[in-house]
Amino acid sequence: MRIEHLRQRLRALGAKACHEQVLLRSWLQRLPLDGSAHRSEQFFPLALRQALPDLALELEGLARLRSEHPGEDGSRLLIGLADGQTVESVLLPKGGLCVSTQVGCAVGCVFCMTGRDGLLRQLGSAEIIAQVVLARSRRPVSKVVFMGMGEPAHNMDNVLEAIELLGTEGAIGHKNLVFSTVGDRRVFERLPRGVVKPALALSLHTTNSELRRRLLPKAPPMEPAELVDLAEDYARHTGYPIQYQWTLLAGINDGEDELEGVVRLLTGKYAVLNLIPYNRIEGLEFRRPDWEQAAEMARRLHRRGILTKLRHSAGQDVEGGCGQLRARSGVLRST
Ligand SMILES: C[S@@+](CC[C@H](N)C(=O)[O-])C[C@H]1O[C@@H](n2cnc3c(N)ncnc32)[C@H](O)[C@@H]1O
Ligand code: SF4
Repeated sequence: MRIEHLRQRLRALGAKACHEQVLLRSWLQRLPLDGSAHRSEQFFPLALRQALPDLALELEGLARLRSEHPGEDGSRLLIGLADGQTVESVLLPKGGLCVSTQVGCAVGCVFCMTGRDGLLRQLGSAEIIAQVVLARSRRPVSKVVFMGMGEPAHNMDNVLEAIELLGTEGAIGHKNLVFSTVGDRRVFERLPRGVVKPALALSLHTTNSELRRRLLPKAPPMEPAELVDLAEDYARHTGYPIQYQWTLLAGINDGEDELEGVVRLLTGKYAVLNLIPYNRIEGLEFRRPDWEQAAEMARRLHRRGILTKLRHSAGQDVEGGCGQLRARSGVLRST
């Protein structure tokens, strides 16, 4: 379901802009849907009041908790969608939530579980919002990162619709909405035009074009230098730094050549580099680098003037990156 279609249904039931706003805000903030928290119970037109119980059930059914897998650095949720598909969300520390934007992914990064079976379907903007509403039933959410299953750039209309609603009725600060992408020209065209401009995380992983094509086989064929130039324009436009994501694969993108490449590309840029040691995936040959070696790479980059952070991957101790819960639940194999 898309938010725009939900709005059209509300209008067909006699809702005016103020009714739409109150209803959507109530849904996002888990208040009674009839708007009684803000206004009198008679506030909505009669047809809308009568339709509310069914609508409430439908919204509840968009994202239901199938299972929860707590870990030290986050709690991973397996979410059932209305058609029986599943996606994952992760409750992160300090009010953060990682949401999925697609069932599967067409980019096929060779180290990512989500990309292994291609794209199964897009999530509607209402299904993206429903992950936030579900998470808010468990604890407050003040930051949403679009780093779960899927490539947001391949589902732009739904992701941007969700971002706009979260940044308005959802009461989330715009720089606390983080659009994570492998990079795509459409991202750089559309994000600056939005009413709500999210922060940008760019999954770079390497400064070597040829290696990037092998690691991210179906990402748009853009040179790392071009991606960095476009991202830098967006950082200057919004006033928030770009978060470069670098999944560290031992012996592949953690060498001297990459260190020099990062210094060449990111010196003077308004950016943070997040080094994230690879989360092991069964059946893949990649190795997670030793923590101390990764920390040394971060320190050396720091000394060369690159703001670098070494991050624990969310969900590491609940068995790895996004897509693994879903795969284990068997749904992926049976569809
Ligand atoms: C799952 S992707 C979703 C957002 C978007 N498709 C992207 O690639 O930025 C979010 C981040 O997870 C990282 N990731 C995927 N598989 C991983 C793994 N096995 N270990 C560590 N990070 C991984 C990706 O590199 C990416 O930076
Ligand atoms: S890392 Fe992101 S783009 Fe690559 S396959 Fe996974 S979800 Fe898709």
